Amino acid sequence: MLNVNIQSFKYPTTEKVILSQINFLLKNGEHLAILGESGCGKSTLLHLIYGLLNLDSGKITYNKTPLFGPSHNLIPGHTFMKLVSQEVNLMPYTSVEENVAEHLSRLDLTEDNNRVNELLETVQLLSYKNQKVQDLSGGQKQRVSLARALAKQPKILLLDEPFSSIDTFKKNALRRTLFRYLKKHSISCVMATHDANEALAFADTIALLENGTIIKYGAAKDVYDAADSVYEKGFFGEVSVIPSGIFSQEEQLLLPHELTISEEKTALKTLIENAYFQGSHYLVEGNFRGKKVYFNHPTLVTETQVYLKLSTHGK
Ligand SMILES: Nc1ncnc2c1ncn2[C@@H]1O[C@H](COP(=O)(O)OP(=O)(O)OP(=O)(O)O)[C@@H](O)[C@H]1O
Repeated sequence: MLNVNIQSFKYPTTEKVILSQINFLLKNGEHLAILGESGCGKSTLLHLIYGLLNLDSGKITYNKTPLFGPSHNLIPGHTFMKLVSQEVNLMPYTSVEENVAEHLSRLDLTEDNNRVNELLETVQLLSYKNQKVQDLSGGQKQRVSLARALAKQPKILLLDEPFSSIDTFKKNALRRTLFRYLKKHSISCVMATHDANEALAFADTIALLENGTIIKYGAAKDVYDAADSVYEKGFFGEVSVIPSGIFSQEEQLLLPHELTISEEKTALKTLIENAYFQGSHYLVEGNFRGKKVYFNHPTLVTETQVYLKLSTHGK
């Protein structure tokens, strides 16, 4: 069990508090997504957990043993934990297989070969086994980094947006096989991301970060349901701010699937400004009293103005 308790953290070179009141427990095999906008402190948090930075105020423990930063450890980092970030650190002139096998025991070559195959299958690079790393694309190198990290059999995997250079098609398949592998081997995972779909689909728990502090924490679905500000809801789609007195006595923050065109007149008479094709539907941008309103529609909206109502299947 990883126990993170960060009261406050500043980089030594600045006075700005980067993280404050970050408290959570990570159970064995649990996957936590740290979801937040750029610059909110996600990487800093992973670097503190991994022991690359010193924590002055607070404590991080693993199975009750305190984890220290570089001022206590000659070589920063912890053996039971691996950090995979956007920066890849590979041996470019050797094969994909060599890069992964470097971290295996080398006692039983058949066993090692099976393990390399399993890991390369997990990151979907089996057909590139004999290729030199320098000839791979950026996304493929990221996947070799992941396989290398897994080869060391970590108890905890820290992922710092490691899917950033991987195209959507491969990313989805890769994330499914990777997170299945992590569950199968009871490897805990903390993943920093600004992609809410990634967090919702693959994390058990989400910590929503704003300006270095946790503003929502809980099971992925509970965090989604509890999002109640433009910042929080904005991770899950375009937000329409519907003034009080339209559908409710209070102001409402709605996502595009929560609004739909009404055959009858409603208080939400909206001018149509733009429509963005999304494949399965259009995201329509409208204007209500000078403010943007967004809703989903199955076909292109040809009217210049429509009435909107709450979608019955939206909630
Ligand atoms: N070495 C450093 N010294 C001083 N300030 C730093 C240092 N590294 C990061 N920061 C600052 O700490 C804040 C948090 O940065 P961090 O990289 O943790 O954010 P992030 O959420 O991971 O961002 P991104 O999603 O863009 O990677 C930023 O304001 C950044 O400028």
